[in-house]
Amino acid sequence: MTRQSPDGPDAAVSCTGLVYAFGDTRAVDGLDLSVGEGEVFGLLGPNGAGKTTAIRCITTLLPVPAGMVRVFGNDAAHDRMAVRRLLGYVPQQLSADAGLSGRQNVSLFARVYDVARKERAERVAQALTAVGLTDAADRLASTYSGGMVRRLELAQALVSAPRLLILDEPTIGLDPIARTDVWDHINVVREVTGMTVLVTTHYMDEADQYCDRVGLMHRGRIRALGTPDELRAGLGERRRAEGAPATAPLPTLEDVFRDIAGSGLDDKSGDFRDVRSTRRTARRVG
Ligand SMILES: Nc1ncnc2c1ncn2[C@@H]1O[C@H](COP(=O)(O)OP(=O)(O)OP(=O)(O)O)[C@@H](O)[C@H]1O
Repeated sequence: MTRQSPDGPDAAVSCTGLVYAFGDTRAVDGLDLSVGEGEVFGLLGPNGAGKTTAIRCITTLLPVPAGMVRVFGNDAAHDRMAVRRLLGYVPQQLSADAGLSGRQNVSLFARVYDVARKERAERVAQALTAVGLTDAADRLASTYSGGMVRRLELAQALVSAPRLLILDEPTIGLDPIARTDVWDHINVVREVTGMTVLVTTHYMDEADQYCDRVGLMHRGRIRALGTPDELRAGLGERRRAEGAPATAPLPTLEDVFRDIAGSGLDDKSGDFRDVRSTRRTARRVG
């Protein structure tokens, strides 16, 4: 499909000078970000970089104390309901109820999103089919595997047919097959609907494979932006200019990440595939 210019007035997401502080901690510190319609945009960064806080401002779950956030032109500070109607959000925290079946969970979200009553059953069934959960739809979510829970949460977010899908670490703690499975389902829906996807992930290989562009966030701001190829090539050129041999292997996205975040990887909670994430996921699906 044709993608809009990310910087155009019709950008799916546009943040300008966004600042959000928790007391003295400026979690987001002058964030400029633009996501074009139809893009899959990956927001990467070490623990504590400000990704979740930025996303919560974009989803209107946090206010916008300074700067501007627009979603398809709607101001997140002043037109929260218009913004909410346009997006589906899969947060880091568990959003499915283990005591309900898959279908009941998605139905609940259909009601919350105000899907018309007469369309509800069909839309719920479509969302469950889109994530491959039709056969398991009437089982309790407590019997689902971690990957199935994530796909259920995806169905919950898709039931309102959002133009923008926001996913905060959608594959964290999943095994490689379940991770691929989640992405395959996202991509199928995307191809059919043309929806825009904004995703945070700590997995560089996923960013490389599935994101059209990535923004590397560190200490509240975007420090590098581009396609994964552009970012790798940029670091490679710089290293050659600094004397690296022409035969040196092309840097990986992880190299780019380390180049930007530097010691920031270590000063809060260790490496970006750190144990904290794994523990959090264990809690999510346990
Ligand atoms: N509710 C809160 N109260 C106080 N400080 C907070 C709160 N939420 C986040 N912070 C702080 O804001 C900063 C940014 O946190 P945020 O969760 O946005 O980062 P992140 O990039 O999403 O990290 P992670 O990859 O671990 O999810 C961190 O220093 C964090 O400790």
